[in-house]
Amino acid sequence: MALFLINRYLGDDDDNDGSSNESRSKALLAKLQEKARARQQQKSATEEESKAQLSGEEIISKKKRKPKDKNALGQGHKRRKKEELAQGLSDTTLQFEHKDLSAPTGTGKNSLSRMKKKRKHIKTEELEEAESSSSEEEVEKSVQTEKKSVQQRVLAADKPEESDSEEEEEDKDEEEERVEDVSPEETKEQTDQSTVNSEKGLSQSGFTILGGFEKKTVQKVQMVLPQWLAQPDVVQKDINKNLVPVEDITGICPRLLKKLENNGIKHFFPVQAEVIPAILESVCHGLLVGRGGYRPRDICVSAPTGSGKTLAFVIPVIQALSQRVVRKVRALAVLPTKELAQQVCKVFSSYAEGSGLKVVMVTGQKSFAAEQASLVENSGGQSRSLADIVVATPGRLVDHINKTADFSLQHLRFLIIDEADRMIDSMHQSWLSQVVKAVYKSGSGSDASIFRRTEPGPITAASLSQPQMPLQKLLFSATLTQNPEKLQQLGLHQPRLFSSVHSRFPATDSSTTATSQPQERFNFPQGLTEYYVPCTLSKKPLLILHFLLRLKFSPVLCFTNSREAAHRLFLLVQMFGGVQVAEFSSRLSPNERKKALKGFEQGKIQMLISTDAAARGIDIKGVKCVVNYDAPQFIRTYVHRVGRTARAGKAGLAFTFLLGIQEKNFLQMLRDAGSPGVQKQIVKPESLKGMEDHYQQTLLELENVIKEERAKKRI
Ligand SMILES: Nc1ncnc2c1ncn2[C@@H]1O[C@H](COP(=O)(O)OP(=O)(O)OP(=O)(O)O)[C@@H](O)[C@H]1O
Repeated sequence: MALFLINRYLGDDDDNDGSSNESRSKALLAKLQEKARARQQQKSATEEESKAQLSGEEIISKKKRKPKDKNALGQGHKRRKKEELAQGLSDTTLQFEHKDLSAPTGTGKNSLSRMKKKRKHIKTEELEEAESSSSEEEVEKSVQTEKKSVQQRVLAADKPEESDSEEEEEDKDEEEERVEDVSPEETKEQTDQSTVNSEKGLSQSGFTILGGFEKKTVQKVQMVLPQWLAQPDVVQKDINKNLVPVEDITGICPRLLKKLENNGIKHFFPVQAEVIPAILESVCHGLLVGRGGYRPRDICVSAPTGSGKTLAFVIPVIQALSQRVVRKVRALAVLPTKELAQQVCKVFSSYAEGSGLKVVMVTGQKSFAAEQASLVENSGGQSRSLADIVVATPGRLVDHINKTADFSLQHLRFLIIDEADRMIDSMHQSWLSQVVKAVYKSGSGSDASIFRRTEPGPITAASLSQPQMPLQKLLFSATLTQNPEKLQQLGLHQPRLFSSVHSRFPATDSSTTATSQPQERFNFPQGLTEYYVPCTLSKKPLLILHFLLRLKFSPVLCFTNSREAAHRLFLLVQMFGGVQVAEFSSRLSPNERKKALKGFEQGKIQMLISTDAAARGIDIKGVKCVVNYDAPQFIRTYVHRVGRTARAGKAGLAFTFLLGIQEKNFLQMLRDAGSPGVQKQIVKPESLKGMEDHYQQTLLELENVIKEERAKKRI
């Protein structure tokens, strides 16, 4: 095509004038050369202009190429022209290709072929120019070279992957060269710009780059505690150093003060000094509204075992209810076991004495009918409550809610959940939802309109128009969970936490991952000293006998992991002789258990062997030593078991018998939970030697007794 054009041009001239073809062609060539020079100048002027608009990369790219042009200037005129032309071509081609490369990867086949066509068109035009500005031969050579190069480039454009890598290589080389040319400030500017672009997902050509997600660093989600859990009201751990004189706490009536004095209480323990005023404050304007006229906040208390949590709710609840006129159930304490309910009921009854308030216990210790009779009275078709305060276990409570006619919780003001973490675990029984349902049940008769209670929702003018009795929840435990997800099940209202420990969340603990549960830490009584005793399975019974008979530890509360193990150990110690021993587990009837506890408390029994039935809350005065004959599996169990000693600011010892296989994990569990430190106590084998023969003899007898017991059971 190019050759044809030149021939045609020359042919035209042939027709016009045949005299001097050579001179004419020379003239024409000169003319063309002139034209080409003019175009070249025009081109460089345009380049200068476009330089200012081009991106930094393109400017530098051109800068790099300039020295090549300068070198070329030293050579012959025709050659220079060819190179200039070739340079012009290659510049255009490079620019074009650069644009192509920065195009989105997903442009598709159509756009690619369109690009190819366009590129061919541009190249052909430029080739025509080049051909017309040179002698036939030279032009032909140059044209062939350029055609080849154009073909190569067009082919390269057809193979995107290959071209990518080649271009990348080229770009890399160019990049390296460019860096030398560019000042540090420019480099920084370019880097910053490209960083910003890449962050925005933009290429330098302004296209959005899709994909590349794998390069993005995934941000770890840090667990954050709600403020009320993260910043609790601090309860001092050391009881003896933080006693508060009873008279320093205002709002307690003289009758209660007298009662406290009679019970030998002159000072409040730290938890009592914090929590009693907080509950009293919520009733300072009467039972209907809290401070400032708002619904009172729920209260959560996490304080060590034996720190006096029971009085922390008994005193303010009795104080708050002592002004009531009509007897209705206004306080309900829910506890996980009969023994605990009995213990709390005893404290309530003691401080309610002389106040006119009636405390009723429903735990299943009495018959259902007897409990019904103690809760409500029905005379002349009118029913009336016989209880102001009800102390209950969850199962029996739900039975009364469902089966005892006229047992009403519609006036309930305080819901006390003791051993709250354990009670949350028993939520599958849905006792709480049943209580809440009973509280907001619409009443009948005159009560219905005056004391109508609706479940709290958003505050509106209508909801504020009729004051209604608020329900305030009071939660207590030595191992209260600070896991918001668990606490959420209790539906707490703007809760306030009193605690002496904080949960560690994984964000601050390198040993755990962000997805794991928070590492909970617990309170240990100040006066407690913890030991572990390495032992073997066969030597365990001898060890406990050594503690009782040789070391003279007494009274000892000994824990096993099952009622069978408790019974077997009880039989063994009893048969070995030398100490008074009793067992405490669900094997026994409530009365038998009561008798065992009483005997232990009175000092008639030196060792009480128990399952975890006596691990929580039981307050037995004078327990000097707790022995974990079987190591507990869970840290909460350990905290409650060892908490049966070192109560009320007194000193106490806790020993845990550990098999070799248990040592590592157990000690780690204690460290994680914030135990102040557990010491190793080694009992030398020779210390046990003197008891071994008698022990072997007792073992044989024991097997016979157990066989007999099994036979009796079968009968
Ligand atoms: N202010 C006080 N002064 C003297 N003794 C007190 C005082 N308050 C409580 N006590 C006694 O401290 C002992 C432990 O109290 P309490 O049973 O209430 O502890 P707790 O914190 O509920 O323990 P746990 O978590 O094991 O249930 C009880 O014997 C109680 O009589």
